[in-house]
Amino acid sequence: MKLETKSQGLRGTLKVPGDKSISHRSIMFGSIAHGKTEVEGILQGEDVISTMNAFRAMGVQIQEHGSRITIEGKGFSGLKAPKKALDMGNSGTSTRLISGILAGRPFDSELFGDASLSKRPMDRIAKPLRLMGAKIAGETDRDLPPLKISGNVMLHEIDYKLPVASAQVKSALIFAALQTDKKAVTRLVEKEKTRDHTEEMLVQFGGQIAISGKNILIPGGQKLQGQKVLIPGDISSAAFWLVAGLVVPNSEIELRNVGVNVTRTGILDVIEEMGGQVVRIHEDETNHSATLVVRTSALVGTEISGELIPRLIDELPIIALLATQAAGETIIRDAEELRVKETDRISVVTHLLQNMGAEITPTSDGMIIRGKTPLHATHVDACGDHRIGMMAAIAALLVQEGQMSLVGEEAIQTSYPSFFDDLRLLNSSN
Ligand SMILES: O=C(O)C1=C[C@@H](OP(=O)(O)O)[C@@H](O)[C@H](O)C1
Ligand SMILES: C=C(OP(=O)(O)O)C(=O)O
Repeated sequence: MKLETKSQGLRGTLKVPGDKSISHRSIMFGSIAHGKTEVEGILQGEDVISTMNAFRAMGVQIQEHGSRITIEGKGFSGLKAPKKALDMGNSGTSTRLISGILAGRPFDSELFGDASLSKRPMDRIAKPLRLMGAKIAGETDRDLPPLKISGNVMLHEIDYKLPVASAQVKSALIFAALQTDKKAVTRLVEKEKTRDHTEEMLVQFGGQIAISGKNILIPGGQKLQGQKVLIPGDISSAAFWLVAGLVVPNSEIELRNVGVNVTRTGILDVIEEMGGQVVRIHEDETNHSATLVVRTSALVGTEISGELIPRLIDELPIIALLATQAAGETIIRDAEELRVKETDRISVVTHLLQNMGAEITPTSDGMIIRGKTPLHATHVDACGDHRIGMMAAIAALLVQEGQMSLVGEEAIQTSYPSFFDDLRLLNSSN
């Protein structure tokens, strides 16, 4: 497809789609709890549909009315053996979290996905789940999908220090821990604090969990109760408009109902550090959401590393673009996890931006970006990665000459199906 270039400014108000991480978890908790769960604001993207279809295949009744869904949960024991292998599409989150649920069920199951998912390492969940007694087999020593999970095991507690900072691994182990014996207590220690939506939702569904810094204790044998869940907009989707609003001249964008859970707001800290203007208004403390207003700003480079990384991990491709427009150098470190996302995002982001004329160098665990570079038109392949496709479309807005084009834009359906409609809306109001 042809991408819009030479933007004269992005202006207007948007509500980005529901948070992907919270959407997955609302279906999972709704399915393993007892009674009805009503979810409002769910993301209608392909990744979430993969999760929904998996639970339907296990006999859970899920009714959809647009962005509202209802789930009839019958507890862990209400899940039935799926008749065929479960298709997880492109979704790492679905695969890893559902594995934690399936590991403790009495039936056999199999999970598979697309070409990108088939390269994502599952040993990070398979190893600790095996320590809990689970029987899981993947391909090669990295346990790549398809994953075969055998039923009829009794899971037991572990005391486990996570070797990677990963909310997906933590969440898979929490779901497994819930299925251990009543007297068992699983202890997890995070490498860095990661998004805490699973912990928050467990408490919302009447479960027990004790959290102290990076230490988490989960008692076994828990029974959860269905709830009403209100999902805020996804800050990882809002990130594309935050960056576009900062770097496209003459822009002012209002983003309503964006989730601002502190484990997810690393991008706001980085923008502030770089001198960008983003104002939070109408903060709703109970729902962890706010309206964000962004305006075109003069930016300076910064360093992004350490505990900040898990708080903005999915935003790094679009932050790399932001850095190309800032004065001075931006250094991203400790982000080696980017290499095992939908693509190797260090390699794909640096190639894409280098092809557009940016001064960006990959490192083993990040990127070094020298800013204030004009960007040229090029032909881009999203390589099956939604965040790469969306970053390319925002980069195109800065191109002043020539035609920018994108193939593989269908990947964007995984997290933001209305992305190009929203882009047209903001870009046409000048
Ligand atoms: O738990 C989640 O919902 C997610 C956790 C992160 O992955 P990791 O846990 O692998 O870092 C993130 O990249 C992914 O998009 C969603
Ligand atoms: C990494 C991502 O998702 P997942 O791991 O669920 O495929 C993402 O959405 O950027």
